[in-house]
Amino acid sequence: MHTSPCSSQSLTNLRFTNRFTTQLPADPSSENTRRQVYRACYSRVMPVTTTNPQLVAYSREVADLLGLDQEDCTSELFTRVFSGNQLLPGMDAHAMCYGGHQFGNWAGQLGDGRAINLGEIINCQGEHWTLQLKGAGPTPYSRHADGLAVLRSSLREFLCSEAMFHLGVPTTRALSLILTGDTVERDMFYNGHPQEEPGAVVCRLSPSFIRFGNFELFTARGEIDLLKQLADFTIRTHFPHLGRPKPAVYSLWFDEICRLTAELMVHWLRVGFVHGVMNTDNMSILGLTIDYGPYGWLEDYDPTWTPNITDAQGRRYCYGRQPIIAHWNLAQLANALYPLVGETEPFEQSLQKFNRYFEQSWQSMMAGKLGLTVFEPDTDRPLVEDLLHLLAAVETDMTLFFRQLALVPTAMEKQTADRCAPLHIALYQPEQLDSAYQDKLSAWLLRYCNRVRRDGLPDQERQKKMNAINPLYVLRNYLAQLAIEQATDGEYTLVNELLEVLRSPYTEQPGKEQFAEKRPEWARHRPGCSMLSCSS
Ligand SMILES: Nc1ncnc2c1ncn2[C@@H]1O[C@H](COP(=O)(O)OP(=O)(O)OP(=O)(O)O)[C@@H](O)[C@H]1O
Repeated sequence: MHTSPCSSQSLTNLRFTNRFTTQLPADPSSENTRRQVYRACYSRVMPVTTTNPQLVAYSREVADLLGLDQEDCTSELFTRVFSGNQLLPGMDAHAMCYGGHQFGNWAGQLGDGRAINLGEIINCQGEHWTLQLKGAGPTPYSRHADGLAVLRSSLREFLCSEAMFHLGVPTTRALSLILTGDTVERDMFYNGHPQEEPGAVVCRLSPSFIRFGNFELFTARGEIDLLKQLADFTIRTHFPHLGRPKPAVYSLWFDEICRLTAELMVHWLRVGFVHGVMNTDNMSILGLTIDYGPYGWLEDYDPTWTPNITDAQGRRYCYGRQPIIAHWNLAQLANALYPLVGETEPFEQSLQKFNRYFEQSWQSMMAGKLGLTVFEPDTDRPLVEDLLHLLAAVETDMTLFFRQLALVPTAMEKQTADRCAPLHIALYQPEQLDSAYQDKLSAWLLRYCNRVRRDGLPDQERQKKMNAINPLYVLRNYLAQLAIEQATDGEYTLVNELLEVLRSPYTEQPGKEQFAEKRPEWARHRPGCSMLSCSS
């Protein structure tokens, strides 16, 4: 039975503060027609009514943030509210106005085309959380699309947000996954015909859903007064430690966004996450992972891999380029914030510092992954670079490799075979290894063991340290796909089992070994975001 730490709360007692809608300019029109909205940060909208909403799953940790217990979360009211069928007193439903650069090009006004913020609450710990429905119907920003979402993309978003949270990666959260009872038409490109699919809504939570694109749109339109209002609001509300907004503070703020974004990139590299669509409208101003669309997880280590099949040629958004793209996106944000500061130098400095923030954070992450107490750039940078070449040279499961590396005995008297043995399980085709590769791996392991001994951590302690940073369970692409296939048949066991396993991604869970296994052969040629799960 799941009880909540905020025992006095319940669904009807949620306290709404709604700072975004009470402090920023609204679109004066309440008409829900699709259009360009000028001189406003948001438009008030109503979610659509759905035929037969049914709860598929909810996250108890996110429910805790709201002070909701199991009884609340399994009530009819919960399902009605978080499918968009009923607003609670105090809610102020609205869609935010933002634009963005998509695949390197300015795309103009984009959203929120299918996200509706229900309102902002304050919980019993004094934390503010904005509640947002994704897929609850059209808004003025929906352009040509329907404002809806289907079960497969919603399930992927729900599971992955929570998996990322438990991995320690900054992220928006997901409270619930609810089937609407309606079908949604989607063009499935594998047979060229529109398909009817089950519709679903995810309720997401974040301290803020403001994106780089919110600022970009106002600057692009010359709405500098709005830009200033939104920037001042963001600093006052989410970066109060920086002080009262003024030019020097805007620069400090940008610098902090650079740092938060650099840290986020390091987390993604650490766990093998590939976002897949790092457009500036998908960059959170708080440095959170946002928009779990065509994301994927590295299976065999390949820095050029992208789960986004529309990007497969250019690989703009592949695993290894994520920090470069983040930097490019930050440069677009700098352009957008420039009118507030009036000089380019502070932005240029922060963009340069991004590289330093990234490098420092990457070094300490890599030291952690290897079980070293300090990163010594002169020796450890080549050590890591050589390792990454080795991992890419033959199909090697990144997640399993680092878990298994923790088991490598480092004592001097150990034989090469003893050192290599734990790693075989991480290789996709161990029988195809040639002797040149084996020699390189043995030589690398020897260097690694020497380095570990010099570092001084005994093997047991090193293993503990490594297992706290190298996950055992991640939402492997094929596992998400299996959960989708099951859920499409009305069976939710796997969704809930994955949710449970991914709560403790660093801890071995007896009986759950199958979730830690490398991708099975049948799933080899499926992209991370398979044809079934990609279009949303
Ligand atoms: N089915 C849809 N109906 C209306 N608008 C949509 C739809 N799908 C995407 N959009 C809008 O197009 C823009 C870009 O889409 P993208 O796929 O990056 O976002 P998303 O997954 O819908 O949303 P988010 O970024 O909020 O997670 C977003 O502003 C989004 O709201």
